[in-house]
Parts: sequence; C-alpha cells; structure tokens
Amino acid sequence: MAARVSALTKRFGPRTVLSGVDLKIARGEFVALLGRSGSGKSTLLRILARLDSDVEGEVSVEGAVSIAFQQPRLLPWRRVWRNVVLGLPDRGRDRALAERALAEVRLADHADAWPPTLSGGEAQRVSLARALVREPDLLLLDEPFGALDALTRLAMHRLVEDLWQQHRPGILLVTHDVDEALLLADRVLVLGDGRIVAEHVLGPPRPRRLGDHLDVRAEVLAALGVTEHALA
Ligand SMILES: Nc1ncnc2c1ncn2[C@@H]1O[C@H](COP(=O)(O)OP(=O)(O)OP(=O)(O)O)[C@@H](O)[C@H]1O
Repeated sequence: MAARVSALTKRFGPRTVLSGVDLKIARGEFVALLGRSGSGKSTLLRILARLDSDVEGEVSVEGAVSIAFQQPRLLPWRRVWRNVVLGLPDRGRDRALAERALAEVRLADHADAWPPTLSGGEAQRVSLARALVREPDLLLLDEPFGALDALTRLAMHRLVEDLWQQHRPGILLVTHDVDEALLLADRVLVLGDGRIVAEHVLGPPRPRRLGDHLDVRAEVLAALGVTEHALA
C-alpha cells in the first residue's frame, strides 16, 4: 500500500472538515479525488504529504512523497534546474539529477532558464520535474492543470500518464474536472460531507478517450450534486 488512511478526522477550531475518512492507495495506483469547493480535498492532500499532522485517526504513508500544486511555486531568482533540486540532500549530483528530470518533462533545453521567462505549461512541467526528482512512491497532485489552457491541459494529461506508466508511483490527483478524472484514473473518489461518498473503479483499456465510462460520469456528477462537467 502506498497510503492508508482510516477514520481520519480533521478540525479547524470548531469546524470539522474531514469526518471519518477511510482511504487506501495501492502501490502504482492512479486515484482521482473529486469534491465540491471547500470539501476538504487539499486538506486531505496536505495530511498525506505530512504537512499537517494535527489530526485524529490513522495515516500511514510508505516511502517518499511528493506534492505539486496548482501554482508551480518556483523561486524566480533561481534557475530552472536549481528549482528542480531545491532541498535535495545530495548536492554533488544535483545538476545531473535536475537535467534527467527536466528531460522527462521535455524541458531539457530549459535547465538554465529563469522561471519568469517560462510559459504557464512549462512552469508546471518544472514543478512536475521537482516532484519526480525525489522518486516518490506517492505523488500528490493538487489541481496541477487547473490554471492551464485547454490544449496545454491535454498535453499535460498525456505527459502525466506517460510518467506514471514509466515510474509507477501511486498518484492521488485532486481535480474539479470529472472528465480529467475519467481520462486518467484507475479509481475515482468523491469527497463530500467530510468523507468519501462515492467510489468507482475504471477498468482498461488505456489510453482512454473522452466519452469512455459515461455511466460512471453520470454517477460521479450525481454524487457531486451537479449537472455540468466543470465545477470550478
Ligand atoms: N488552515 C486553515 N484554517 C482554517 N480553515 C481552513 C484551513 N485550511 C482549510 N480550511 C477550511 O477547510 C475547508 C476545506 O478546505 P480545502 O482547501 O481542503 O478544500 P478543497 O476541497 O481543496 O477546496 P477547493 O476545491 O476550493 O480548493 C474550507 O472550508 C477551508 O476554509
């Protein structure tokens, strides 16, 4: 198991955001997490990333964890390759490690660029390289495509699926986009009222196409209480 959460409850003061969440992510499994705004998706990701341990219940995550956010969060005063390896312990191999990770996200020629010169999609790929360079057993993606235009988003879907096939980390992808979840995930979860209220396993084949799993799509939308595909 890459991650196991049981009876997880998270409160902010008097407010209970997560209330008895049970969740397992198998090694190498791609899981998408949907939920309305404010349902606690980012809170759950932060807990899995060990950024918040003030919780009730059990959280167990095996191995290395990386997280990438909707905003790439690059340091503008450091070159791209230095951003990729920021905080890594082994300084001697840094440049080579960064270059390898940048090549994986098709940005080998941008190692010496400054972050403000990158497009939104490029910056997000640097952020992915920074997550990958840690060779995570669990990769947490918090709406990583949310700020990108539709074409760039499609290219990123393909890239993430390729990287996942190659390295096979467990992935938990938070998204507002039901179609994105149906394109990428092995399993789709819906968070609502503080717990997982729906779960759907999607079978092969891959790669998927828009329009696959329309039956699941309808059920996920119903669990979300909406009739449109974009909830943002
Ligand atoms: N540090 C904090 N202190 C107090 N309340 C918080 C804190 N972090 C999150 N919350 C509250 O917890 C709830 C869940 O927030 P969270 O960001 O996890 O939701 P989300 O599902 O990721 O939302 P969105 O889809 O809009 O990003 C929100 O009501 C938010 O206001």
